[in-house]
Amino acid sequence: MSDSIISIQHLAKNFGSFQAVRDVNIQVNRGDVYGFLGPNGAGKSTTMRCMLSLIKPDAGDISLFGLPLASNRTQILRRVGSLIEKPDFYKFLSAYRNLDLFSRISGAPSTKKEIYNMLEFVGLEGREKDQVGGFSHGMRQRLGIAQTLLHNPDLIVLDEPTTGLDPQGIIDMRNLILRLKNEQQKTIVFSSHNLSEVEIICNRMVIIHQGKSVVEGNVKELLNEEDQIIRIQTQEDAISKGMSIVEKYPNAQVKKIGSDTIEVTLQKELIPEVNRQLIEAGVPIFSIESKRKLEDYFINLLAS
Ligand SMILES: Nc1ncnc2c1ncn2[C@@H]1O[C@H](COP(=O)(O)OP(=O)(O)OP(=O)(O)O)[C@@H](O)[C@H]1O
Repeated sequence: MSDSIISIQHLAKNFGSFQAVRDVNIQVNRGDVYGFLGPNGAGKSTTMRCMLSLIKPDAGDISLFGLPLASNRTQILRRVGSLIEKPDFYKFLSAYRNLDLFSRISGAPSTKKEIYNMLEFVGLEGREKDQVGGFSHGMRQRLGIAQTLLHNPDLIVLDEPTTGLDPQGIIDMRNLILRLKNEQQKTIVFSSHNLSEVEIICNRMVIIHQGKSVVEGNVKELLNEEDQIIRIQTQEDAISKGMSIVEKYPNAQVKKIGSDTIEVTLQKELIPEVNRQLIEAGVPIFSIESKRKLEDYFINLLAS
């Protein structure tokens, strides 16, 4: 069986004369928790819609489970569960009845036990008979995930599942995504604006910006680059001395970014040594903060 779950090459999608997606390239493998990261309007949802065959791309190749999407749509979509819009439920029906109805309409009725198990899995045990109208946004999102799981898909696609949730709701959703991977061996793709969220739960990611995938790969490798950016805050009158010490290190780049702060790019393993030298030379250090290149890169993207 192929380990490639999603392969997208040179995807493009226009809305009229507007190019929403220009060149997106993605590789998702079995068991990945894969993050689509990007600012508003970057093209994340459009990419997801193309990959779920909700809209037709103008160019590019999309394969899911090793099969071209265009010629295997029905077979592929049977293996996918997605939450793209805000989930819509009958407010006056219970959580159980909503899922029961949905499973009947979709032509593969689930048993009562299966639905109860699903509700328990998403943390809604004890609320099975309650009307959905009284549920919080987080509970509805989790009910939406239960709905996507009813037909036991291999791949789950979630568009911004934590947006609008309170801090506890965000933690619950992140834990649920991790349990889907660890306990149910699902492959999960979700979109987010938040780098630290992607860092916490994803093993692979893509940054999409202005319709293009600009960085793609293993999250740990992308974040742990050899060169690090650190910010050192010292005393105003010690800045020049501090800069001249750091500048002597091979390939170090140093710039002053405030009256008492310098920003240094240098090899990760040299950071403790630089720290020691500065202190020995009498340069007081008020704070030393490590910044990752990817974080900087992403913040700059958001600012542009
Ligand atoms: N049906 C449509 N018609 C016209 N323009 C659209 C349509 N759908 C999306 N767009 C535009 O395409 C661009 C990409 O939108 P998309 O929803 O894919 O971005 P996104 O990265 O998911 O953003 P967000 O994080 O805000 O959801 C945006 O400028 C959006 O306004």
